[in-house]
Amino acid sequence: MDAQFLDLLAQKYDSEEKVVTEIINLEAISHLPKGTEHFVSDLHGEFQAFQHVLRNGSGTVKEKIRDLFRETWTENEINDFAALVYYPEEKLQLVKGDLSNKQSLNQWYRQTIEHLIKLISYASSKYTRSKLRKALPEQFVYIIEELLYKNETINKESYYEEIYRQIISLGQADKLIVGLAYTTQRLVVDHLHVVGDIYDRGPDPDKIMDTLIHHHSVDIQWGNHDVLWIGAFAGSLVCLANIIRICARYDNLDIIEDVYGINLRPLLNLAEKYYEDNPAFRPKLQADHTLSEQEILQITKIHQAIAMIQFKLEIPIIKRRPYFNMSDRLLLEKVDYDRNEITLGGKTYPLENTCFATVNPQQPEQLLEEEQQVMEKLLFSVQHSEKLARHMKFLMKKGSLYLKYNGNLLIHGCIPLDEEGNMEEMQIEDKTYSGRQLLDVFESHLRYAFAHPEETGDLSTDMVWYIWTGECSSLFGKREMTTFERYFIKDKEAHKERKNPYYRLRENEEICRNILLEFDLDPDHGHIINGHTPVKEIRGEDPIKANGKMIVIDGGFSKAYQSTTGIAGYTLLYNSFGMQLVAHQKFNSKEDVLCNGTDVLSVKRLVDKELERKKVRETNVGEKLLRKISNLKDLLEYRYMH
Ligand SMILES: O=P(O)(O)OC[C@H]1O[C@](O)(COP(=O)(O)O)[C@@H](O)[C@@H]1O
Ligand SMILES: [Mn+2]
Repeated sequence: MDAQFLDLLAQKYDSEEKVVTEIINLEAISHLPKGTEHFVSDLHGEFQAFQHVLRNGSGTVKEKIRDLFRETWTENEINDFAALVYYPEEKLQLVKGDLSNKQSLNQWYRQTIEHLIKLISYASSKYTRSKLRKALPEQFVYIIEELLYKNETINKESYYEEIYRQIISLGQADKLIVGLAYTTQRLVVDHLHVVGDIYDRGPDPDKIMDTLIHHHSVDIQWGNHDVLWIGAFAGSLVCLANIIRICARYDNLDIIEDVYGINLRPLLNLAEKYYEDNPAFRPKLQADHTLSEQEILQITKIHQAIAMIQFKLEIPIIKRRPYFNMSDRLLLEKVDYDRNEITLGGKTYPLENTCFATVNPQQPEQLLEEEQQVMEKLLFSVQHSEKLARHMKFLMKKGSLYLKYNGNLLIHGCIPLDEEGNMEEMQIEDKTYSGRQLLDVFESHLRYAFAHPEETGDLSTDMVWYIWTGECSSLFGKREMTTFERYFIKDKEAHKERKNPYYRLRENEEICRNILLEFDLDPDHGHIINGHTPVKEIRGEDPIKANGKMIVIDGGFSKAYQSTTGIAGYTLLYNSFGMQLVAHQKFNSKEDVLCNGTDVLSVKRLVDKELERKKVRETNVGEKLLRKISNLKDLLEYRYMH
């Protein structure tokens, strides 16, 4: 070990006792059972449903309550207490409404605090005291620790009773209960993985981002929709056109205007000038959002204006990057403007609901001066939105294209494969890449583009768009995105998006083992954890594939997909005993949980069972601990043992 490094380490551990204490501490921690990992994906702006899954730890909170109180409580009492742990502020209000008499309220406080302390003590049994302390509400640490580590041998009954009495009479019960509830939520899940697609379709991706920013331990594997937002912020005009188009299509322009403060006025002016009503561009209305005819018309016009800008902007990129292999997608060039039809793959289709008022058939890629200006203003506004900057920086800091974690491979979309199951090759400039190397190249371009928002037409910025929609992208996983066809061609045949062979081949264990090997993971123990494609349980599709090597957890938080999946999302739990897949039923509302105790039923399926309880030392975190222990042992020898 390098003497200089050890000297530096000795500054922190400046006595033999300190070194020894730390070694003992770390060794002990490394023998504790591993913490619970929680995997979610495809949140698509559904903040309420996400909150619920997060707060109930995919059923873990209720499981712990059951373990403790099943003998003495009814199902109703269990549900009631669970609702308090999930939504303490709201539940407190309800309870206070029910218990108007002060004495019964105080009695309820007294019991509830005791129950919560019991629950915390149980939920933290696999953590060190120091870790638990960090999870406690700061202002009450001392009191809670007194109650937690109650010394049963000495008769301190009146001492503990006095603590309860004082908390209540000093008006601190509500605050303490809220704090304890959040501590419980935090303890049941040690680490959260978001396997992509926070943005688009649903109404509140920004609130999800804020929740993640405040989460104690999280990582993100970018989804194709997240990358689209990163691309817009990084200066890609075509990504920017896409995010606005999708927001218009799903009646979510509030996110752009009100949440991120981006001025849509110039775009609206342009839209009013060139576009009329058009059935193909009317927004899909959000359930609880009522719009006037006038507003619907405005959105319909904006939707057309931005879609046409998008189609134009795609052309020069496809032309300057021949290795993107997207010449099939030069759609505005393929349109026969006189006959109003298009020929694709040898077949001619009539076009309907067209809105080509700003297109010059001789030069369809050309933006009108006004369109150009609108895009410049939008980009300026996007890149100067303080809130968007905060959210995008967080996505970059905690995110990556894929992640190797505790032996598993986490990836939103796919590992591009050819028909035979080999890693699919892509040429970029004059080099060819595949497999892990290709993903690493994608990621380095994305990071470069983000670090250089002033460069807008460079390869890295174009590459971010490619990751959204290109045939070899590990996030898109399809051969083409038929947005144009879905707007303008009636024949559904033209709407088909062919999937990468990966989606067929991932049923095969050998293929999955090969992929794990490609990422230097142990195929006997690792799994691939995927989001992106809704599992159609309704049609008998199984989310657990390839003899358990492949787990697909997109069950559709997104309301738009619930009718095809038949459920409202999967999540995955990985604790020291193994992995469990949880299927969630449709989440109605927080109010429903609070008043009726209905909780999204969680059907668990065992994916894997550890033969022996897995310990911290066998995890990513454990690896770091063991390295630190080894350094400290070197220090001990070098400095203190003579
Ligand atoms: O119907 P919409 O919302 O326009 O979305 C359809 C598009 O979304 C995609 O499915 C990609 O989004 P997902 O990652 O959510 O699947 C494209 O393949 C498809 O063209
Ligand atoms: Mn996706």
